[in-house]
Amino acid sequence: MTYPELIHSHTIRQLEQLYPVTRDFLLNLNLEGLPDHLPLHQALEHANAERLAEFGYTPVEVLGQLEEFLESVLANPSVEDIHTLTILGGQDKTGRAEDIQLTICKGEIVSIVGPTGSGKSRLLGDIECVAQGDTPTGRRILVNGAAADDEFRFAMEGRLVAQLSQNMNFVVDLSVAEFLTMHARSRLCVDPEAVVWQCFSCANGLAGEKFNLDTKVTQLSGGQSRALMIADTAYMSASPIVLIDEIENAGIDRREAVHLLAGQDKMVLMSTHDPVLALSADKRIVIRNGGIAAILEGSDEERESLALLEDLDRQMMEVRHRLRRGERIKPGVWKEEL
Ligand SMILES: Nc1ncnc2c1ncn2[C@@H]1O[C@H](COP(=O)(O)OP(=O)(O)OP(=O)(O)O)[C@@H](O)[C@H]1O
Repeated sequence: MTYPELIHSHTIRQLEQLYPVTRDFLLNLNLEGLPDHLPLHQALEHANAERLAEFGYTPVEVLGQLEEFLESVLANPSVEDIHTLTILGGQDKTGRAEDIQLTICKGEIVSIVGPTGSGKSRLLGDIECVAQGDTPTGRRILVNGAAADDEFRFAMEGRLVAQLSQNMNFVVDLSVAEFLTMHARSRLCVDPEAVVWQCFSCANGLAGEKFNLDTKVTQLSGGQSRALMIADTAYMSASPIVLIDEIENAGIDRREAVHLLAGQDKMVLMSTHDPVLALSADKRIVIRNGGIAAILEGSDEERESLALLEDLDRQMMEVRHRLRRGERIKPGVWKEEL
């Protein structure tokens, strides 16, 4: 579909969802508040002619300007300009077509569930490489609503996506402070000292056992390493997309970790077997036999179940802490004290 066709066939609301920069464009022309359930050409009939005249444009010229604007912005997006990710269906392992289109916006959390070997990691892999029908699933990933050509994929390499996985080991022999400072400097943070402290405190809040700024990163436990990388990704990485492959056994407060990332305006996609994580997402992708079988939105009923499961989860955590401290467990006692 060309840009003129797209602008003609979508309402302003749909366009703003696909390309949030549309809103900036309309604001710049003093055209906020147009009826957004209409396509722009119809909405412009309701626009105040004086407002349009202020900029010396006719409605036809406004449409032309928007076409040019979208074309130029979408041709050269920097990571800061990336607002949406769209998954276009391919096929499952038997070749059956996936009839889906899912757009994910900044700040959204999407969980990916399905049996072992069903294709959850494959979907994360498709997003990581911005698949264009060239992976076993045949899926296509759009960035800001547009297909990514090789030039874009090359330009974005290593910047579009931050990956967090179960096995993260450090190989450099630096202290936590040195490691974070190096990252803060290389990412040109305005106040490196403050960001280092923010990451360090946040990571310590997420990890069970505390560590110090002068602890060597190679001495951190698996859970502490993941906590440090989650804080680092949240506060220092410019990547708008975070892909998480199963952090359930990470020994960290995983729900808080995921919400921390989404709160920093990231799009978070996580493959998980953990019911609490799966249910706490805004949307849930169900994978079966290599294909996306359903996309579910959270409901009030599910949120009620989530509250119960979180309560059970807290009880499990409390028992875990007590076992780690070498205590004996008596029936029900931990529950009352929570
Ligand atoms: N649509 C597809 N077409 C062809 N192969 C696929 C498709 N989806 C997944 N696969 C392949 O199936 C295998 C298992 O997929 P994957 O590792 O993603 O499963 P998973 O759900 O992450 O499993 P686990 O829960 O055990 O981590 C991989 O080799 C993957 O490339």
